[in-house]
Amino acid sequence: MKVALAADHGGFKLKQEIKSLLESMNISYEDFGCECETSVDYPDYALPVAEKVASGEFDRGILVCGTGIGMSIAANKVRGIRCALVHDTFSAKATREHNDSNVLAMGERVIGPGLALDIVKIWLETEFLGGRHERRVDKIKEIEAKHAGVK
Ligand SMILES: O=C(CO)[C@H](O)[C@H](O)[C@H](O)COP(=O)(O)O
Repeated sequence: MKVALAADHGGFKLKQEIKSLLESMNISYEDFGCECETSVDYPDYALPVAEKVASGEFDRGILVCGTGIGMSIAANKVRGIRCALVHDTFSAKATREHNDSNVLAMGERVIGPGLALDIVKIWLETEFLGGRHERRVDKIKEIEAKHAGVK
């Protein structure tokens, strides 16, 4: 599995901890920034990760900002992205099983690193269940197709 990872200044520290976790899990990743805690704009970091996952170059994406909200809103604008904003382990498992989410967003200002790393581990290790959930994900894709190119 290849993971694309990014954060803004509000998520920089947690991103560094996630990188250590991925290394300990022998999961390959690429860091798309930011490089320090200097203030930046989260859409600039959500976009490359979302595009890399949507294109298939990376299997999953992980985005961190202060709340995770801005990152998730921006990533979900990219066709093919199902970005889940998650701050609990139940949702981490459920969004993989039910939504086949391909990008995870979290807020460093919302949860501590212990919980955040548990969420990442569960989210990476949980498989999509398919079945009735596939029908629902297909309906999300239909919405995307219907609105593609709409100004
Ligand atoms: O996008 C966000 C909120 O939806 C993130 O939490 C950002 O990290 C946050 O907005 C940054 O805020 P700051 O006051 O510029 O540090």
